Amino acid sequence: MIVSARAPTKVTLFGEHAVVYGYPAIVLSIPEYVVVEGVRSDKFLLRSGPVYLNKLSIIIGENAIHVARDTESDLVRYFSYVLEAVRSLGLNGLEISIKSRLPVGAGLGTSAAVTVGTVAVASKIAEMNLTKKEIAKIAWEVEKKVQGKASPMDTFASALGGALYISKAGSDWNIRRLSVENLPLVIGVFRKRKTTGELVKMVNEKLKEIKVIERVLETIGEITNEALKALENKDLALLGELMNINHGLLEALGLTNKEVACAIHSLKQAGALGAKMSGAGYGGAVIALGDDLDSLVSVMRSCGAEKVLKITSLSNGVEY
Ligand SMILES: Nc1ncnc2c1ncn2[C@@H]1O[C@H](COP(=O)(O)OP(=O)(O)OP(=O)(O)O)[C@@H](O)[C@H]1O
Ligand SMILES: C[C@@](O)(CCO)CC(=O)[O-]
Repeated sequence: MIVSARAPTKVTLFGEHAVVYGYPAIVLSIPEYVVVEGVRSDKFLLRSGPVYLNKLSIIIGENAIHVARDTESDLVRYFSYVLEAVRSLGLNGLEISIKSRLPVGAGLGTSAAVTVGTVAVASKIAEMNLTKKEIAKIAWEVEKKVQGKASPMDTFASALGGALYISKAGSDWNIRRLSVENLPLVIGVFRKRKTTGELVKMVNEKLKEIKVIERVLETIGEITNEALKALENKDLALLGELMNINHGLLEALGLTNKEVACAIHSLKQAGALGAKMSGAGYGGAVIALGDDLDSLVSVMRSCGAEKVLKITSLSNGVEY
């Protein structure tokens, strides 16, 4: 019997990177899904495609695989979220298939969605009957193992759905559901040039070397808390301003590239109330808030976005 799960992706409205160090973040789970299917088996078989691994120069299409060089270890690294998720549930075998329409490393928490979907499917096959929260916790452990450092933001957003305010008190993380309606957002997906693991490591190195970085992360946390009030008061103008400021600090951390910087500039010129990168950066997702969504969509396209989404509703989390 085939067991399947649909795990949603996400955008970070405020607080990426700072959340890794315990500062708060606001995340929206979006109805753009990764589909995972699994069948009980005594051996391990993984199918994923079509998928384009630009960094490894591998194209896995429906009918052919093109490999530019010997990349076995790179492939294992690529599938490490899936492999670690299956391993963490203690299964000896599984036939698993991952279907995603998103460009690899879309900056939309695809790695978290792949992990949450795999945990949901594998746990059902192992007859574990897990809640969404339990799936989120296991998936977060997997992300920490694979990436070295990870906040619970992406995995909880994918598992639980909706709009979430993630904060830390002492050693405990709190995940609070927010009521967010009619937030007019456009998402542009640009080619991501580095993995989340690499970018989290880069910020961590800067934090160790440059004293003021701690203040930058702390300020991002303060912006997130102001944004929470703006969201509650439905003050979109203030929310947009705060997105712009948050983006400025992410730029200061060295997390943007030419395409993203160009998109942010053009979106503001086209009348966006606010625009920022979303996710780990260096390409990936850009989000813009505004009234005239169609003009923001064309700006994203003209700046080279591979995919553009208008967000009119949020997802309800993993379906399994
Ligand atoms: N179809 C897939 N099958 C297996 N693994 C995948 C698939 N799509 C993505 N992944 C895994 O997710 C990784 C990309 O995730 P990465 O953390 O770099 O970006 P992201 O999660 O989209 O971005 P962000 O963390 O910025 O939100 C890939 O390197 C791979 O390990
Ligand atoms: C960069 C980061 O803050 C978000 C990646 O989507 C990493 C994390 O929260 O684990």
